Amino acid sequence: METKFSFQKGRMVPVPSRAIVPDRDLDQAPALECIHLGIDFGGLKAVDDFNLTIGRTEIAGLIGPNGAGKTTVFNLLTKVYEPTRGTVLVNGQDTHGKSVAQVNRMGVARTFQNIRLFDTMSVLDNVKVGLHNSHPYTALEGVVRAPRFWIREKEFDDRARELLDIFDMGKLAGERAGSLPYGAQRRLEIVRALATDPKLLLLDEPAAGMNPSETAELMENIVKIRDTFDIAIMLIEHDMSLVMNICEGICVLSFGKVIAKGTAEEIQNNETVIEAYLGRQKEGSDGR
Ligand SMILES: Nc1ncnc2c1ncn2[C@@H]1O[C@H](COP(=O)(O)OP(=O)(O)OP(=O)(O)O)[C@@H](O)[C@H]1O
Repeated sequence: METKFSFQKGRMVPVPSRAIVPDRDLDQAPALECIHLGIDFGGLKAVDDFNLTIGRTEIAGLIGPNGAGKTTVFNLLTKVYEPTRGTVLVNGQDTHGKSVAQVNRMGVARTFQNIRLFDTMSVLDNVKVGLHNSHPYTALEGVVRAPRFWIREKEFDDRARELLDIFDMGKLAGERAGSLPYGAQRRLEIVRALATDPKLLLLDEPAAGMNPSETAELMENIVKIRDTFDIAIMLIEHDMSLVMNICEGICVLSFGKVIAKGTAEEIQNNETVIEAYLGRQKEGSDGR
């Protein structure tokens, strides 16, 4: 089925580092800057000399064949892995030495290739986990359950319902997360990530397992998230209709190295990319 979704992308313009960002983001520090980032696993340079700049409200794509290093980049940005070399700046701030939780509080949130919800908890409580991450209680508040604790619990409840409503999921608040259909679980993961109040949202294969109409709805939701929260979004995706439709800047990885960066049009016409990735995609169904 053809997706009918389309939206107006920003004009991509160069910044002093020669990266390109949407022109509307020029007056703000980029959401993300990776400078000569790399990680080795034994003798394998899983990611090497990775340079990327993402504008404050850009929707960016990270694509490449299986094993190219895409998820490893997300693991580096979220401090699951400590880089072997290079620098990551989030909103202009160096993430060197920060923990997973600290980088989350600096504004980086993610979803995973394989859904990682708390299956036995309610939909509402899954979202509240995200809120608690970004607004932790002091040990004393948690233990004595002071009045402030209950006031904040009520605030978290209200905020979690507000966030669920954005995706029309308010009515599912009391359901067990594990009982939701697949597409709704994927949406819930995104809502939970949004609850941590990110400035940069990383989505790892958000359309995996979705049919074309679910993918079209997801595209609208990604654009809606960007517009509602005014944040940057970077996604890893094998579904090229999604990437080419909504990503403003696209970065292509192959064997851990960036082989091309540019707009959808530039990437689709790039000979190296066609040879390393897109050409193979045309032959197969989804490039795997
Ligand atoms: N913890 C690790 N230890 C050793 N090697 C690893 C580790 N994590 C990733 N790798 C290797 O790094 C390379 C890149 O893997 P990565 O999962 O980042 O690729 P990918 O582009 O996300 O692939 P896919 O599209 O299949 O998800 C692979 O060769 C992988 O085996």
